[in-house]
Amino acid sequence: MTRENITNIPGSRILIVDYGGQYTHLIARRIRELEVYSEIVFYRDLNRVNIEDYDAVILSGSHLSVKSLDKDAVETARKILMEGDKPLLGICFGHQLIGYLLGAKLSTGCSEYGRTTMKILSSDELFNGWGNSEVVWMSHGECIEDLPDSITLLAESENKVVAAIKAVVNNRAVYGVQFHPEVHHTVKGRRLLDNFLGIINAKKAWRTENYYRYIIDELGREVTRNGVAVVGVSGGIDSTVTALIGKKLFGDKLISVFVDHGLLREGERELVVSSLEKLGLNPLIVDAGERFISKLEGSTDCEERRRVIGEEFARIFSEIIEKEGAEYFLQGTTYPDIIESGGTRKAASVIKSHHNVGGLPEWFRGRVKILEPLRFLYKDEVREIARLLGVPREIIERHPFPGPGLAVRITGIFTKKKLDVCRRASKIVEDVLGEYGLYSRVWQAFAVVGDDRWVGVKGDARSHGYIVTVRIVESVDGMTADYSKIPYDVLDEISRRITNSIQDVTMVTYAITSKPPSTIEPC
Ligand SMILES: Nc1ncnc2c1ncn2[C@@H]1O[C@H](COP(=O)(O)OP(=O)(O)OP(=O)(O)O)[C@@H](O)[C@H]1O
Ligand SMILES: O=c1[nH]c(=O)c2[nH+]cn([C@@H]3O[C@H](COP(=O)(O)O)[C@@H](O)[C@H]3O)c2[nH]1
Ligand SMILES: NC(=O)CC[C@H](N)C(=O)O
Ligand SMILES: [Mg+2]
Repeated sequence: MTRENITNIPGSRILIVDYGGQYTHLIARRIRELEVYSEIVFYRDLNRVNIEDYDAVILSGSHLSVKSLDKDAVETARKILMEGDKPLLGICFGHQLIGYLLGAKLSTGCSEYGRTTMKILSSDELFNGWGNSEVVWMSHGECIEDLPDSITLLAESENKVVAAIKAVVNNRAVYGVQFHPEVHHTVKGRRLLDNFLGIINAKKAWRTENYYRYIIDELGREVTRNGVAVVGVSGGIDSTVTALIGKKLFGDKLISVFVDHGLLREGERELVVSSLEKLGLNPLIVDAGERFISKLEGSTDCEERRRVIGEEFARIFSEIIEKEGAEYFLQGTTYPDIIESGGTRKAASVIKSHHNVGGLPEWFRGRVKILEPLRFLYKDEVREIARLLGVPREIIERHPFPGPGLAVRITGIFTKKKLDVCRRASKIVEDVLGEYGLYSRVWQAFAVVGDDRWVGVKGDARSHGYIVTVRIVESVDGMTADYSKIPYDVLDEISRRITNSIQDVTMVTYAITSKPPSTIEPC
């Protein structure tokens, strides 16, 4: 999987120009869901592709401001817009860029984050199936205003920000939307992208199973058949599917390794091992709790903890690789891991270094060939492949759990005491949701422990305990999320159970911020 793109596929092709936005691959993924193949090119590499090979171009979002975009890039975009003839859709930054190039004014101080209501002012095919007013998801600090006559204003947000525009340039349609149609939380976003495909008369011929077959073919050509391979399995969906792909490629020569780093949830080790055994992936178990915890105690920075954990994982894996003479190392890296680490592109802003990407030290990369078969996929696509491969529901439906485990659910200083509180409180959150039949309806549900204290009164005596924050979110791919509107009686049950059974907790709070502007894990 060293190649960046696929050739010889039937149907239409869409080119997505990546300016480093957090959701660029989500655009590609939505388009593929709509059965049209899409490819991403980093904006500085545009000279490497031939725009004639595509049926339309989408300009992505960005952490950059249009004003800070380098001159060459502005000139390239201007050529595509003013001299080219491919239909165009700009999203967020892309929309601002199109507006700016057509003569609109760029403004700052018009931030909108998360859920926003938008009103359609002028009907257009792009909004077929949309009501006059719809919920969209925003994530921007800038916007365009003072539109020239060549631009039609299609929609504006409740804050009177220009939300959608259209222009006809060189006899073809050019659209811009300030919101993100690609994120799940924009209610009719998928419909908008489908409308765009309709407007350009796209031929739909792309299917997900094809992508799985593509992975197998591509890797099958790349690897040596009799080579030994090692895969780290966490019991999560990504590494399970990766291990099954590994088994298909390497057979008995695949060694699955489960590391107990002491940061697991209660009962997790037993559960993971038994589910993996059922799939024929009998894992080698590495007992490394002490090794990890002793290095984490006293640390205050989560990014530092991720680095320490990444380093320790790498040491353990390289010991096994050396001992077994392995040639390959498979990782369940998915696209969010890569994108949120700023991994593939020099442009993306680093939000968190998820340990398997950001934390993997250079020395490890030099020792073994790393295979990441799922690196272009999102969790729900991985789930689709898992179903295709007959992975049991209990694994498919399990909540995602970060590789660094409970270490990223402890804010402030890391102590064994807080780890214990976090583990016990998380178990209560999961148990109560399970009892009320809500566990599988939410994306993730857990407890977070920080350093702040709250004075309590327990048994008529003053106590000074921890604050536990409960985070329960709904999401489809982890890229955007909203807090779950859990009934009060369920929250009440969670709170009472936590304060009653964990002596050192005097307050339970519920986290009610969406992603963005927040993230799912606290650090
Ligand atoms: N306890 C563990 N033992 C062995 N390997 C692990 C462990 N935890 C994580 N890994 C490896 O690191 C990869 C990334 O882990 P992480 O949990 O951050 O991602 P994920 O998207 O949740 O993946 P998964 O769904 O496989 O858990 C996993 O896919 C797996 O290969
Ligand atoms: O902070 C993290 N470090 C990791 O190593 C990691 N691995 C997976 N996840 C899962 O990825 C999704 C997005 O998480 P965030 O909104 O917190 O970035 C959420 O579902 C996270 O649980 C991780 N999160
Ligand atoms: N998400 C985006 O594309 C944001 C664009 C630009 N950086 C802004 O803040 O407005
Ligand atoms: Mg995991």
